[in-house]
Amino acid sequence: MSAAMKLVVVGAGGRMGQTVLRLIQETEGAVLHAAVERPGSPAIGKDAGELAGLGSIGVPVSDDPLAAFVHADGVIDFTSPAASVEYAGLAAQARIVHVVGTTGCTAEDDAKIAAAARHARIVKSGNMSLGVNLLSVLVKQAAQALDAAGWDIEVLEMHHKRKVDAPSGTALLLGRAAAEGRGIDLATHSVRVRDGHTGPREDGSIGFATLRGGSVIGEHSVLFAGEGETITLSHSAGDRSLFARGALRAALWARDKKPGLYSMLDVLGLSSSI
Ligand SMILES: NC(=O)C1=CN([C@@H]2O[C@H](COP(=O)(O)OP(=O)(O)OC[C@H]3O[C@@H](n4cnc5c(N)ncnc54)[C@H](OP(=O)(O)O)[C@@H]3O)[C@@H](O)[C@H]2O)C=CC1
Ligand SMILES: O=C(O)C1=N[C@H](C(=O)O)C[C@H](O)C1
Repeated sequence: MSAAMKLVVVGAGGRMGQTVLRLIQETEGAVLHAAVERPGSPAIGKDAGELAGLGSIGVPVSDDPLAAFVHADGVIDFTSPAASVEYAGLAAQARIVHVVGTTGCTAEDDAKIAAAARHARIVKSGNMSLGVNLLSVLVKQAAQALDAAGWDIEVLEMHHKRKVDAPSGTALLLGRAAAEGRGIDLATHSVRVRDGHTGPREDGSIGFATLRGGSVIGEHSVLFAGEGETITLSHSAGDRSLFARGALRAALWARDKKPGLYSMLDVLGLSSSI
């Protein structure tokens, strides 16, 4: 049996970072190696267990990712696009696994992360849950089956008021699945904002609507609106631990894989269904 996978949690003080810290303690085959926050964070020097409400576990939060990565097997990263790009480069140097849950990355960020995947095993997804990834398979199938002239696709999401990017990574993932089902490019067919005299809806476009408020963890619906009937495919997240569980599953899965850029569909064995 192989030794437990030594994991670094970056963004350890964040909502997801703390959730991952808690989940690692109950995950067989994984052990917390280090916890990292941005330089200047008030979390630096605090015990990671205390930060996550677990009591002391003897791992102080550090601002030195290089030192943290050097003897680690993997990194779990729910931070910011700039931080994730930096961590992908460091994971490549250290030849380790990098699980990226961060959303809001630009095409340029994604290209840098893809370049780092020449040496690191990177799993990146806008949503680490089994439910959303299965939903994306269903969305692709529905989009394939329903004619663009008769069925309009709209992606609706709601999140807590502290979320900083829109549309959510999940909404974009679901939009991409719909676009793949239709055999079109999402970038040239998406309508991300509507305001004022918009004119009628263009056939074949994929619309996005974003709601923010309160403590909502993550609500996503893909609506297929036809003449006189609407089909709605939805996912509701009740707890952040479902994302953390998916991220840990991804790290353990990637451990014996070749360097490359993988998705949660690969991890969950759903990539052939999409
Ligand atoms: N793929 C998925 O399944 C999910 C993805 N997400 C995504 O994960 C990201 C984080 O979400 P959430 O936890 O809610 O956000 P938070 O703001 O609560 O957490 C982010 C943490 O990262 C820290 N951070 C920022 N820069 C660095 C750095 N350079 N090094 C180390 N830590 C850093 C922040 O510190 P500070 O606050 O001090 O700046 C903060 O503690 C978002 O992009 C979100 O959309 C969230 C849930 C699920
Ligand atoms: O910021 C969040 O909270 C979440 N972000 C991800 C996203 O952008 O889709 C995943 C999840 O919905 C929670």
